[in-house]
Amino acid sequence: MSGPLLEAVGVSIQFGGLKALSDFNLAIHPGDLQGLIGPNGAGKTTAFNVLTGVYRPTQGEVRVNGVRVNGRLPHQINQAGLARTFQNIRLFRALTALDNVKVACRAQGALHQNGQVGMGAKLREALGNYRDWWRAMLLTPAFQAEERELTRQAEHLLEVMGLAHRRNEEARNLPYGEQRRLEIARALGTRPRVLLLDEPAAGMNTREKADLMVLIRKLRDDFQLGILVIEHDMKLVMGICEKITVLDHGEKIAWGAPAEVRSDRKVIEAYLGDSYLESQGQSHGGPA
Ligand SMILES: Nc1ncnc2c1ncn2[C@@H]1O[C@H](COP(=O)(O)OP(=O)(O)OP(=O)(O)O)[C@@H](O)[C@H]1O
Repeated sequence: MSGPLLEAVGVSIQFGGLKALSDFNLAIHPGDLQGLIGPNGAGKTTAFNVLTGVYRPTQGEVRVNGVRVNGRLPHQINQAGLARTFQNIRLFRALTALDNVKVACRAQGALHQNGQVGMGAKLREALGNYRDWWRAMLLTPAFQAEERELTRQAEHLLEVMGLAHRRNEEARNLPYGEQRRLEIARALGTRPRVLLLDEPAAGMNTREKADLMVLIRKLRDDFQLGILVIEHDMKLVMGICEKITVLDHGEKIAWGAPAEVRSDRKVIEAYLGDSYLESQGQSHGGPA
């Protein structure tokens, strides 16, 4: 039985007087599809930022494949197997869809070759960059073969994400829903074992959301990923996630299967509200 791919143990982070995340615990195993929900300002994106090395936790430990990664830089944590998308899309807007994904495939290849941690890493990286620059300038057969392989990988990911027809279009010209899918393709280009999706359905229409639900499950199955999704669309998150963590004011107020979470009184009061229950044809069962 393998351990978690990603783990947060007693993680807290404070900004001045504000505790944005308190004693946060999480474990993502291969094949997990989990959700992270809560009202605005609950600490969801902060949790992603701590997990991916954007913020260093004030307390606690983040582990990737059992290895403590507190203090590592985002690209080092990415190399360890964690990739993410952002609430506000962060594509290379002037690059084509293909090049957006190729950049990620190339970065990961280079990171694997060069190594990033330990003695001499910087020197190896510099030498590697110098060698790659000359190979690119001289268009050596090795460089051309590598280019073909990167293109093949990126084309495959575009196809998986239903974007093959956008191959040569600049990212900024894609419709919003496709930009979101392109961000996922780019994240996959770094060959992660865990994928963190920050509001992947934001701005999508009903049809696109339904397609995205199918796609996220397929990614989990085909790439054997662990996936953690932040999402405000309850139909999506309750529809695909097997387990859901609910945050409020930086604290975990509930964790469990969708059915448990949506009937939890604390979750209804802090987040879902009576209107959600009414839309589900239920009424608030709590005390008056
Ligand atoms: N760098 C920072 N400096 C100061 N405060 C921050 C910082 N990042 C987040 N916060 C604060 O931490 C709290 C949690 O913010 P966070 O963005 O994680 O919430 P969220 O649950 O993702 O909300 P939303 O659903 O609106 O995206 C908020 O009060 C926010 O203002």
